[in-house]
Amino acid sequence: MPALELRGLTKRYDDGTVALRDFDLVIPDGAFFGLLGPNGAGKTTLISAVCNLIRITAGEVRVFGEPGDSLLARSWVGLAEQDINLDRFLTVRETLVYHGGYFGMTKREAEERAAEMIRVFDLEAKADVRAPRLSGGQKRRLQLARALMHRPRLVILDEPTAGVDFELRLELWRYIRKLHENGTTILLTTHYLEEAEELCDEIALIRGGRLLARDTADGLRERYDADSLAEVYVKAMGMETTAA
Ligand SMILES: Nc1ncnc2c1ncn2[C@@H]1O[C@H](COP(=O)(O)OP(=O)(O)OP(=O)(O)O)[C@@H](O)[C@H]1O
Repeated sequence: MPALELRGLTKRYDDGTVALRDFDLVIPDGAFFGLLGPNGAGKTTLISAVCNLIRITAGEVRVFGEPGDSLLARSWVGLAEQDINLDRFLTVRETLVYHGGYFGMTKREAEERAAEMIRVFDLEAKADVRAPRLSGGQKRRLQLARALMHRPRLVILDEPTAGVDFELRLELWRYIRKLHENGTTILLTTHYLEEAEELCDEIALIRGGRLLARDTADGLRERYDADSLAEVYVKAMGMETTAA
C-alpha cells in the first residue's frame, strides 16, 4: 500500500490560477521523497491538498489507501508548515499536549508523548516557556516536534530548513533521518538541492503545477545528462545558464 497516491489532482484557485494540473504521483510506504521546484511550482498547494486544507478541483488523494479527506487519513499525516505558526499563549509543553488532544490522545498519553518529544528535541530547559520567548531554532524544533506528536505515518516537511543556520540544519537532518530509519515516510520540499540530494531516496521535479520527472538523484543526472543535481534542475526548469 503506497503512503500517498495522487491521481489526476487538479487545483484551480478562485481567482482562476491553476496551481496543479492533472497531477499523478505515488509515494511508496517508507520512502524519503523530495519535491523540488521553483517558487509558485505548486508544492505548497500539493501539500495543502494532501492535508485536506484546501478543496481540490478534481482528482483523488489517498493516504495509505484511505481518502485524503477522511479523519483516518488526516490522523496519519503530520505536517510541519513552511512558516512558523505556534500559539503565542502556549508553553512548549502545552503546545504539544494540546496537539495530542486534538488528535484524540488521552491527557496522560499526550503528556507522556510531549515529555518524550521535549527530550528528543532538546527543549527541556524551555518546556514551560511560551513560544514567543524561544529562539528561532527552538521554534523550528518545536514546530517539528508538534508535527510528530501524534506519531504520524507520513510526515510532510515544507521547507523545514529555510533560513536556519548550518548547525541547526544538520541537527534537523539528524532528527528527520532517525524518523525515517524508524519507518516513517517523509515528504520534503526544499529549495536546497544539496539537502534533497543528501536526504531523499527519490526526487520529483515540478514546475507550473506539472510533474516533470521523478527518479533517484543518480537517475535524474543520467536522464538529464548532468553532472550535478543543480545542472539537472537548470535543464529541467529550462533556465538560461549562460549570460547572453
Ligand atoms: N490562495 C490562493 N489563491 C490564488 N492563487 C494561489 C493561492 N495560493 C497559491 N496560489 C498560486 O498557486 C501557484 C502555486 O503556489 P504554491 O504556493 O503551491 O507554490 P510553491 O511551489 O509552494 O511555491 P514556493 O516555493 O514559493 O513556496 C502560484 O501561482 C500561486 O500564486
